[in-house]
Amino acid sequence: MRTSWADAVANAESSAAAASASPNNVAPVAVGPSRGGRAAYVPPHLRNRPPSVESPALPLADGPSGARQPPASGALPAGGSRWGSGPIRDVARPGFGGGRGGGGGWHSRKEHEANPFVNDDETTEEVFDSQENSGINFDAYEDIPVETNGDNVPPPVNTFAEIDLGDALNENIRRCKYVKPTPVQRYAIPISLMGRDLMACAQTGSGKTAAFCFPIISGIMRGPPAQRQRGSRTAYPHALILSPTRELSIQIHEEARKFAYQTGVRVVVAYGGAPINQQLRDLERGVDILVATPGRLVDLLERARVSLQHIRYLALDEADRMLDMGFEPQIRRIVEQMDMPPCGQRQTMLFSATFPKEIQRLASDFLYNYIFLAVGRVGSSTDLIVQRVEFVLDSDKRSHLMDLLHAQRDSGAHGKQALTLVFVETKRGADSLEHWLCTNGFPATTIHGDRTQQEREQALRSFKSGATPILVATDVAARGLDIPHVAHVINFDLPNDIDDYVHRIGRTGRAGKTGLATAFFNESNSSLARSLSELMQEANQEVPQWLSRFAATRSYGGGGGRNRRSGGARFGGRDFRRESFSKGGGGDYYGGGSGYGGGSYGGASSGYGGGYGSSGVTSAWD
Ligand SMILES: Nc1ncnc2c1ncn2[C@@H]1O[C@H](COP(=O)(O)OP(=O)(O)OP(=O)(O)O)[C@@H](O)[C@H]1O
Repeated sequence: MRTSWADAVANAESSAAAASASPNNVAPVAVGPSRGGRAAYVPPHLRNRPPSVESPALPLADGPSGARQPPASGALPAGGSRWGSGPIRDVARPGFGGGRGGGGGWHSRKEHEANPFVNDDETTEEVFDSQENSGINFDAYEDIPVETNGDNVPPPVNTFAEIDLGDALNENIRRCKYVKPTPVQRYAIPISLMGRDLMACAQTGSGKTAAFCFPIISGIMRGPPAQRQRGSRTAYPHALILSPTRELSIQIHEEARKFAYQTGVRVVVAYGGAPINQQLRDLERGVDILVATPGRLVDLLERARVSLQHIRYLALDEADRMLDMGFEPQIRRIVEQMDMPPCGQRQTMLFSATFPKEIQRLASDFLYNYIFLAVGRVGSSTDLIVQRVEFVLDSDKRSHLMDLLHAQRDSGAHGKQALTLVFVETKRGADSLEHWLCTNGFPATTIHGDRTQQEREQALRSFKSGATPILVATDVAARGLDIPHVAHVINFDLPNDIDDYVHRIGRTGRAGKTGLATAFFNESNSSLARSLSELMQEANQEVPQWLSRFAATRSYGGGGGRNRRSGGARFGGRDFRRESFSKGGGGDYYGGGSGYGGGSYGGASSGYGGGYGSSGVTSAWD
């Protein structure tokens, strides 16, 4: 285990913070009467009202809207949640739950739930005041094209007030300074609240996390009684959110805890590389929403410390990555071979900024009569990111990087280095570049798979705080990470796959803000030339003539990368069902034919229950 001097500096600063900032460091909560020293489980529905009869998860039948509904459960609540049994209880105010029914919930007294909005040394209001989101540029999203496809798509909302999310959740939205929903939230939240399965494709940094967290939290708050196996050490979460990297799981957990603050809904995270015992203790205290990486979850399932029997909501963030070759077997095992209710008896939500069509097809195995949502014209989110590509030989990359960093430092406020994320292809390459930068006076740190989890988390903290303003990373940092103020993403080594490029540059230009992305290109990247140049054109970026020449001489996929099967990975990719069903495949956005051949999909074994027809299609592009 090696640490750079930059890490050593950061170490000193953050070792104290590390303890308090740990996602697992949740203040102990009173959870009702305990037996044998262990807190007794109080399910969410009992946390805020007197106990009622417990019942198992209900089998679901098709409803008229395409959403499954509990049989004979009566009318849908406002918002139409499949499992809803009435309006959401107001649990936001002080004193909720406490002492009622002798239980009171995971967070039965307000002061026992650590405030996820507040750092130890800040007051709540100070933190609210320093939040980033007031500066979001919603105008950047105004004319964004949106496509929805599927049966009975509910209309989008324009404000959070239009949705019955409940007072507690609304208060947290206010605390987050989310003034109005982003486009993906406008569409995805009503769809999910209606109980529909969803495949959503929306740009990097456009608020997908809240788009799946809000309906889950709200659904659990209004949900029916859950079963508890008395005396069991097994945790029975109601919702599972899977993500491909540990850091992303940590981040989603932090976000979800904010959204769920004082709702009585408890969120726990489990990821590899961190001591499992702490995670087991967290799980024993009770869990409604489990955020996890697949590997650690499988471990917990094998130890029978988690059961998926009660899962009502399954969300896959970065879903295309989760169903890519690397993860697919693990995901299938978790979703199809353990004890999770099958497709159709749970609600499944898949989110990503990219969704290649072959992955869409795989994903449809996990979905029931789903709605496809694409927010953003092909490449549109990158309008916010100025993309530059420079021809740089491998031997010149370091000096070129140095020039960029010098220029950036000279133009920065008070000569400060703006946060810069440098992507390289290999772990060794990351270490070596970090060392070289540090010895040349540029404080840098690294994040990659060979570092310990502690080192990875510390590197990220040090980068975020600005103590180490340059982070050299492999693709482990390419997806999902929401780091405010990343001014520049440099692709020192370009990836082989255009999707990875899209996610990497998406670490800047988030939440309506602008950003800069520079790529070093040379002969070894020629297989990417065509898809890169097309992506840049679509995003109204200036494409260098030399790159266009490269592109003209190359066809997709020349280098073994995925560039570009059927052209479906870019923003706002069309629902693959449209192309599969369309006569002659004439509807392809990308010029080429569908990768699947017309009509071959209809009899597949997926949960897609038919009902597809052109009547269900609405598109700003049509
Ligand atoms: N309605 C909103 N108003 C203001 N800010 C918001 C809103 N929704 C989300 N944000 C902020 O936007 C940022 C990006 O959100 P998020 O990380 O969920 O993006 P994402 O779409 O998941 O990105 P990626 O594709 O990179 O994973 C976050 O800082 C989040 O707090």
